[in-house]
Amino acid sequence: MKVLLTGAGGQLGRCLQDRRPADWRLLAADHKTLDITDVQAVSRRVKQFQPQLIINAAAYTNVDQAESDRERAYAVNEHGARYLAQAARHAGARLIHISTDYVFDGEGLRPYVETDPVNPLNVYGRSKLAGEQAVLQECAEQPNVADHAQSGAAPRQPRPDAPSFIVLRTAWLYSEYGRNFVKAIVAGALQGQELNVVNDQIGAPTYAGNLAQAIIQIGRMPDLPGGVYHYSGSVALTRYEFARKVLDALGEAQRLGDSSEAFRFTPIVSGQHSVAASRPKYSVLDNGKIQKLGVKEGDGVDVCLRRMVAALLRG
Ligand SMILES: NC(=O)C1=CN([C@@H]2O[C@H](COP(=O)(O)OP(=O)(O)OC[C@H]3O[C@@H](n4cnc5c(N)ncnc54)[C@H](OP(=O)(O)O)[C@@H]3O)[C@@H](O)[C@H]2O)C=CC1
Ligand SMILES: Cc1cn([C@H]2C[C@H](O)[C@@H](COP(=O)(O)OP(=O)(O)O[C@H]3O[C@@H](C)C(=O)[C@@H](O)[C@H]3O)O2)c(=O)[nH]c1=O
Repeated sequence: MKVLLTGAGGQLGRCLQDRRPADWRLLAADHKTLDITDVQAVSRRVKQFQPQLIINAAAYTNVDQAESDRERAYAVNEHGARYLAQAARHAGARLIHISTDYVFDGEGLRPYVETDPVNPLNVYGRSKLAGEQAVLQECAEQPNVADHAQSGAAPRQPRPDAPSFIVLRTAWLYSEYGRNFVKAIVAGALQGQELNVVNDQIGAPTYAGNLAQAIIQIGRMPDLPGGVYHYSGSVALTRYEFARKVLDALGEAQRLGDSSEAFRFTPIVSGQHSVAASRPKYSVLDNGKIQKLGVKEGDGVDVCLRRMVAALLRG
């Protein structure tokens, strides 16, 4: 199968390349190779390569910076997503577009299902929601299928001739690659910093390698109906609880014993951590829809963290 991967230099992009199946002819395009905000470049590249599947892992992901860089965030997360969807439709390719738990406002009291109403709290979340709508619009029979992502209403029928477009929402990604929360905690701890970590944001940390495996599995399911799906880690934690697990893994790898004695880390509330963007207090995703279709969960958070921390320490 011919697969075009955008954002190949990011953490998900790198994890997908590491796990590339032998029967994929993969064109892994990083930001320099293919800028998804360049509509002509996107169209040209898709026409030339004629992929059967496009995976969009490219995004503007700096949540705080997006607050003051709105135009750029929308250029990548909304317009770039649309250009890829248009090119995919013209080429008859399937599209797996990655989105985020930050489309929700965090006021929910149970894990979010795909049809729950969205209401992002920050520019990043709003730009990602606009991207979801742009993608769904491209494979819709009616021009306003994007209502689905806005209102939680049932999606309209896809165009009869349209390939299926998947919007895959995930959350709190971590991996050996790129910039992420786990690497920030490990770096701070190794520098002997006192770590203050918010204890009032709950989410489901997702190892990007597990997500990559799930995407590969979805890539092998040509009959999977288009629409929104959730895939995340199965354990809900506060950021502080997550940091504790990271430090447990680090303490174990360094044979330091009890992490609460080996490292200085304190729970705080969001107001005490000065950042530009508001984050949802609760953004746990319900994975039931995709699990029922057989998509696997992957290794648990403790196993993934132990492996990842060991890899980070090896350099
Ligand atoms: N990280 C997380 O915690 C979460 C991420 N997601 C979503 O998952 C997906 C993958 O995220 P992740 O791998 O963590 O993100 P990264 O930031 O690690 O990777 C994104 C990649 O996109 C590239 N990129 C940015 N702008 C463009 C552009 N105009 N054209 C082409 N490439 C571009 C970046 O390149 P460069 O650095 O050179 O700009 C970077 O390599 C994204 O859709 C993200 O929104 C969802 C939930 C959680
Ligand atoms: C590193 C660190 C963060 N924090 C807080 C800041 C913030 O409120 C919260 C999250 O921090 P980060 O900035 O690392 O994570 P953030 O960039 O908000 O992560 C998000 O990224 C985007 C791309 C997504 O799509 C989301 O699913 C989510 O993973 O934790 C601490 O309290 N202490 C710390 O030492």
